[in-house]
Amino acid sequence: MLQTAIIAQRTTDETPDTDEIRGLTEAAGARVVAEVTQQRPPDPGTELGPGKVTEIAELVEETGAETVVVDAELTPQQTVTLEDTVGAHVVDRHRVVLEIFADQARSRRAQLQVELARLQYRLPRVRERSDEGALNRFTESGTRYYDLLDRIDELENKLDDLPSVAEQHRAQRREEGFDLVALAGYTNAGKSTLLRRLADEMELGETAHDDLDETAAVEDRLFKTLETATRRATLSGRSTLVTDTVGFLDDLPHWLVESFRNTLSAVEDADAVVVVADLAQPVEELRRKLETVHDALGEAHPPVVTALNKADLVSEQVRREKRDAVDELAPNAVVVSAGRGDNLDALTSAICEKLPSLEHEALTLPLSEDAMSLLSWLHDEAVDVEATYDSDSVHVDVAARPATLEQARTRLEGLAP
Ligand SMILES: Nc1nc2c(ncn2[C@@H]2O[C@H](COP(=O)(O)OP(=O)(O)OP(=O)(O)O)[C@@H](O)[C@H]2O)c(=O)[nH]1
Ligand SMILES: [Mg+2]
Repeated sequence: MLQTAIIAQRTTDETPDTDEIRGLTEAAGARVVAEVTQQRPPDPGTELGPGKVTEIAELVEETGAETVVVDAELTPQQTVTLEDTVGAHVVDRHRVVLEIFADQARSRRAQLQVELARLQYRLPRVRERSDEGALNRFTESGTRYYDLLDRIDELENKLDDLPSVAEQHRAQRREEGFDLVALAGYTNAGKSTLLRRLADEMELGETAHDDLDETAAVEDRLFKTLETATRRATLSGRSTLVTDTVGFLDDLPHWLVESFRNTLSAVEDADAVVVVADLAQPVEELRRKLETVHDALGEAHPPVVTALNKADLVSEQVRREKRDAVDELAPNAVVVSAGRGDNLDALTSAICEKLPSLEHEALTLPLSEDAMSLLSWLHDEAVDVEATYDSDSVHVDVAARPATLEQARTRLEGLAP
């Protein structure tokens, strides 16, 4: 962990804003004892200007801080130079994020992913310090650099071999007739809070499935959710599975995002994606974050519903203004408060509109025992079933997902005449 830290930030144009890097540093378990900011172009040697570096060295001396967190991506060389000058451990933004991930990873898969990400972070830094000649001489093993490469290889293979339990469950549940919904958005937007609101009560025994998470932990801390968590939810009568995903953050290194494949595949596999955004942030930020999330969804993404969350924090007028301001990006966004449970009905209907449309069919069943068991199966699986009985048959009007109807037809054909 990072213990006590001094935060340093340099910006070129805009006014420095340390809220986010402070939040990250604290989420990584450090106590922030001082912060310095400066507005100037980057210094190639140390990122921050020489005067600032001296100031930080004095602050380290004064406060006894163990770590200096620089809100930038530092080259390995810059890190070494800075550490020599300020007399403390120097970490950059990416390293802080890695610390948080390492701290939060619970499952075997997440732990392997974090370890892989850490090694990938270290690789260029180790290379920087290694003697070029040595690298050329020992192309097989025996140097730290090549040991690292080997270990990275090994981890990648392990991850490939480790089947994703969550992915398997998703495939199976889709066959069972569930619609899949994924929640996506920046960290701290309120995704886990929303999931808890939408989710059905857990049934006894359901926790036995290790991808069904009873808690979906909510905390005012960046990167609370590091793994996907799935819950059942009945949205306007439709049985769905809603998956909570890892939150976005600006300037996350690409390889780190890639390593959280569960999040990406949960979104790709979904029938609809709910993009959750924090309405209480400035409109420019709201717009930029929505753009980033949409970019990340890629071209062929499932239909999107935007939930503008934390409505309780702003006035009615601000809600309307912000909703209008993002209308082009996020048409028909639904303003909600997941915290208070406001306007969730409107959100659920909006989600249902995006789900694959239901098919209607009229079936005639004989009055046999097998047919009654098919009817009871339909009551469970279909969204709407209406049965009328006459003397020798049952007429059933069914509204269901196409896949469910397909199964019903097959079962009906198999019934003894
Ligand atoms: N005022 C207010 N706070 C909310 C609302 N919804 C969520 N929050 C708070 O926002 C913080 C973040 O909520 P989470 O649900 O953990 O956010 P998340 O999107 O899951 O965050 P990550 O897991 O880090 O990606 C918590 O402190 C919540 O209590 C809301 O509607 N109103
Ligand atoms: Mg969360």
